[in-house]
Amino acid sequence: MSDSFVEPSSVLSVDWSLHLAKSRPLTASDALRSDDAVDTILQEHADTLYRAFETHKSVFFDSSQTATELHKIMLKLLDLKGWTHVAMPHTRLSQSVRAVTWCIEAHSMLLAPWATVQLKLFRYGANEPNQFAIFATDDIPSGCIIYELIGQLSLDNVDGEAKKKSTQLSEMKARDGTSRVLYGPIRMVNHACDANTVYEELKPNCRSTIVVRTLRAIRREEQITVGYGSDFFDADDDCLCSVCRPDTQHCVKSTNPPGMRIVDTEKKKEANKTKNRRRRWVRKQGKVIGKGIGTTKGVCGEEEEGEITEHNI
Ligand SMILES: C[S@@+](CC[C@H](N)C(=O)[O-])C[C@H]1O[C@@H](n2cnc3c(N)ncnc32)[C@H](O)[C@@H]1O
Repeated sequence: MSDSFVEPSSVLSVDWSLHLAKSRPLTASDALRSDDAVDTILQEHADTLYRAFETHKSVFFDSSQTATELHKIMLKLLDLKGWTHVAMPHTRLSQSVRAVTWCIEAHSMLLAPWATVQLKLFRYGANEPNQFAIFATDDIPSGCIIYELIGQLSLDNVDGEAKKKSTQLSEMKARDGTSRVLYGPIRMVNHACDANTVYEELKPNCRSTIVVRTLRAIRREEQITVGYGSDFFDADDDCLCSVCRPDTQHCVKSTNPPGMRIVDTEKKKEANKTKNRRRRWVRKQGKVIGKGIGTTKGVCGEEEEGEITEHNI
């Protein structure tokens, strides 16, 4: 574990995930639709994620007015210096647009260059299909929350039709035993029988918002995994994790996060500077607020809202 570790995710994402956590959960069909839209874009346009959104927006959005709103968001997200959360006037947006907007914001956090974790293309074996997986970009100590891996549970039960249309498993058992859709970057985390993280609700009053907490120290480049529970992988033959299939050679296909391959060296330098500035800032804050970093304490509390922004770093 590196001595200098600060939880980079807490810089940007305490504020950002707070905003996301407070957003009202969406319906299952809207959530599935938006997540599938994000998946399609991630798959097909890995190198230019945000420009791809721009190109494809008409497919997902019903009115030109909404498309214009989205355009503005995408422009903001494209500007590396503007990777703060985008406060959308949610009340003016339709449910489905709100769903996609939520996903864009959440994935932006995951794809930001300074994120603690990274989205990669992955295969369980040479003959297995490509899929997504999440990997650590830095050593992460035990007991840390990874805010980038945020997700929400839909408001309602999964509709059979909606579920059939969904490309990926993203169903979770709710407390009342019904199943609902889990959407957002957290659903890119694969299952393992020796999982290194666990699902965690941000706080009781943000019950539908889930992140993951590390169960042990995680090394840089290690895959982040979570235990899905016996509803999904009760038989060993379903599970391709390294415990169930120790001889299978996993392939990590891409070393750069889709959508954030910065080829422009000036931009890359600028991104690194921002990342370092954020780290220094967090370290400084760490001395002042101490244990606040890496705990859920106050995450949903009003007192912390809006304290961390791009502009006051
Ligand atoms: C919530 S998604 C996880 C992200 C997924 N890899 C993707 O590309 O979207 C769950 C799906 O990932 C795959 N998966 C996750 N963990 C797995 C495991 N241990 N063994 C086999 N497949 C797994 C299965 O296809 C499962 O339906």
